[in-house]
Order: sequence, then C-alpha cells, then structure tokens
Amino acid sequence: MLRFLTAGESHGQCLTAILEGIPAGLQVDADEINKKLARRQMGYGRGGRMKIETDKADILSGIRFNETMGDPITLQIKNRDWGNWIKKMSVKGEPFGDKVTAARPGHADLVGIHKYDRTDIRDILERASARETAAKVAVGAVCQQFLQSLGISVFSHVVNIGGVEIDRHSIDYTKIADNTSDLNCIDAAAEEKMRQKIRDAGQSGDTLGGMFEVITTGVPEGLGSHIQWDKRLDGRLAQALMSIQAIKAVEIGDGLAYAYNPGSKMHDEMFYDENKQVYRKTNHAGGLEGGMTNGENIILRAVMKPIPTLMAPLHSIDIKDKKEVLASTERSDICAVAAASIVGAAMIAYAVADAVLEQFGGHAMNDIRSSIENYNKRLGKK
Ligand SMILES: Cc1cc2nc3c(=O)[nH]c(=O)nc-3n(C[C@H](O)[C@H](O)[C@H](O)COP(=O)(O)O)c2cc1C
Ligand SMILES: C=C(O[C@@H]1CC(C(=O)O)=C[C@@H](OP(=O)(O)O)[C@H]1O)C(=O)O
Repeated sequence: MLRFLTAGESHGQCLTAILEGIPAGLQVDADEINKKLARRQMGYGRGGRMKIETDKADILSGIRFNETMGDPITLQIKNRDWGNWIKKMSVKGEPFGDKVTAARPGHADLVGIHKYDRTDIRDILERASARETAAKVAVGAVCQQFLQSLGISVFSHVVNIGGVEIDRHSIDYTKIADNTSDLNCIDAAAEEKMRQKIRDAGQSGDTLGGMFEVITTGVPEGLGSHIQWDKRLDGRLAQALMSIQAIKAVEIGDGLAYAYNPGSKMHDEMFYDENKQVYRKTNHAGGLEGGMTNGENIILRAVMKPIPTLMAPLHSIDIKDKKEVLASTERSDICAVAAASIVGAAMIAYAVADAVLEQFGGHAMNDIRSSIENYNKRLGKK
C-alpha cells in the first residue's frame, strides 16, 4: 500500500511530504522532481508569489545513492516567501500584524473559522491554500518515476480556460509528453486565445477556471477491482483529482456524453486479432470497466473553478462584527489551470502507482517486475 501525508502552511518555513510504500531498488532522479515542481509554477495569469518561489525538493530520507531503500521518503520544499512572514507566522511570541477578518467567498475562510474556533482567518487560509500542491507534485514525481520504470506514463494538458476550448476530437496525444508551453496546451492557436481571455479577466479584476485532461498510457489490465466499492479504481482516481484545491468536477472517458447518447454509440465494442488478441476500436470508457483498467489508456478530465480571490472583490461579511464588507483582496492568481494540470498528473500517478502495488505487491522492484511478467504470461500478453 502506498500512502502520503503533507504538512506545512503557505507562508510557513516549508512544505513536507512523507511518501511510504515505494519499493526498494527504484532509481530516483532528483532533477526530474524539480523539473515537475518548476512546471507547476508556470502559467500565464499566475500572481506575484510565483516570482518569489523557485521550488526545489530536498530529499531527507528514503533514498541513498539515487536509489530507494523501501523506507518512507521525506521530501521538503522551502518557502522562499517565509522570510517576509517570519513575524506573522512565528511559532512563539505575541500575535503580530492585523488579523484577517473579511471572509472570502469560495474559500475555506468562514467555515474554517467556525469549525476550528479561530478568530484570525489566516489560521485557516494558510493550510487551505493550494501552496500545498507543491508537496503533492513532489510526491507524484516520485510515483511517476516508479510507473515509468514499469512502462507506464502519466501526462496532462489543458483543454479549456474560461470557455476557450480545444477540439477534444482532434487531440494529438503524441504531442503531450514533450509539450513545454506555458499554459500546458498543445494547441498553439487555442492557447493564444486562452492567454487573451486571462489578460481580459485580469484587467477587469476577475478570475478564470477551466479544464485539464490526464492521460495514463501503458496501463496493465486489471488494476482496481469490481468486488468492493472502495476498491473500484474509477472512484479512487476521481477522489485523487477531487482532492485538489478548486477541482469541482471529474469526467472519466466520455463521461458527460453518456447522458445524451444511446448505448449503441457509447460502448467500446470488442474485436479479435491473433496479434492484438481482444482489442477495441474506441475508448469511450476512458480505460475503465467495472472499476478496473481494461488495458486502454486511462482518460480523465477535471474542471477547476475560477480562482475565488478577486481583485474586484465579492460581497461578504466581517467575522469580528458581522458587518457586510467586501472580501479581503490577498495577492492572488488570475488563473491557475496550467498549474492544476501538473498537480492532476501527480495525483493520478500516485493513485495508479497505489493500484499497481496493490495488484503486483512486493517490496522490491525486481519482485514487482517478475510479478507483472507472470501476470502477462497468464493473459497471453507479450
Ligand atoms: C494551483 C492552484 C493555485 C491556486 N491559486 C489560488 C490563488 O492564487 N488565489 C485563490 O484565491 N485561490 C487559489 N486557488 C484555489 C484555492 O486554493 C481554493 O479554491 C480554496 O482553497 C477553496 O477550496 P475549494 O475550491 O476546493 O473549495 C488555487 C488552486 C490551485 C490548484
Ligand atoms: C503559493 C502558491 O499558490 C498560492 C495559492 C493560493 C490559494 O489561496 O490557494 C493563494 C496564493 O498565495 P499567496 O497569497 O501567497 O500569493 C497563491 O500564490 C503556489 O501555487 O505555490
């Protein structure tokens, strides 16, 4: 079983993640983790914070001479902004600075204050902040290396920003792995329109959301299980995406289209060929049937809501005197869908790696490889 925890506040000293369950004998390239962290920081429309941070993961345990030993991996990312927040975020001493009391709609602010019995919204927003997604990406980057060593790849790309959408039927999946564009969109013309849309939103003090797609290739058949609700991989993948801040909907394969079309158009018919064995000409199911992978690519889409902190602030209340006020305007992103797409790939890498370990077990990479080989032999696969 794979599991991870993260810790750390947005403006605290650092973010820490502990990842347990990665088998011994995996080669880990620390630079690859940092490349993913840099990619999460990109994106036209991000706020001033991204000019301060240059995220790097320090590996504090679990890896020796570039190789895992089977024990928990600790990853730490320093917050460079910490230097500007030392007094406001101090562990000891007297409270410093004004309390944040104007709740922001769309944030954890108001409910968090009530639930945790706090009087400064900062006590809530520090941990609710998507700064934490840097830790998720570091964890996912290790999981991506684990999967890659078994021939499984996880990619993501942006398909929609504020309603500017790429044509989903003309996606060239071969372009996604090498795409380095700053909005993580493989359609240059659409990306330019997305950029314009973000520029316009920023000028009017507004924000945008959008949608990204995560594709997993080289997937073994049979990950997950139909036998119990919490073993179904479709549910686990949806949860992995829904657990990302601001993600409000997840689609598996042609998910939404199922509501509008008959069965004759929506199911992936099976054919047989001696070389290919049983194969399908379509992948409406997004690679999942009965809560299990069917060997096709896993295709998932996630919708991100528009960033809730607006520079033209929304109506709200001040928690100290219950007066109606405008929400506080913290420095903020205008659009972070590109960043979220990198987080999405990281979370799916984690969830797929967990399912691989559940299916093929073992604490050593060599045992897992042998187990996959035996399984493929039984299924008559090369
Ligand atoms: C990569 C990323 C960056 C984000 N940046 C901001 C931001 O700058 N300002 C903001 O108000 N919300 C931002 N958010 C969204 C909030 O963190 C999120 O909406 C909030 O914590 C409430 O959680 P919920 O939307 O899941 O209900 C960001 C989310 C992600 C994934
Ligand atoms: C720090 C990151 O994103 C932050 C997510 C975030 C929020 O409310 O979620 C609010 C902003 O934080 P700040 O108030 O410090 O500018 C974003 O910059 C990051 O992605 O690394």
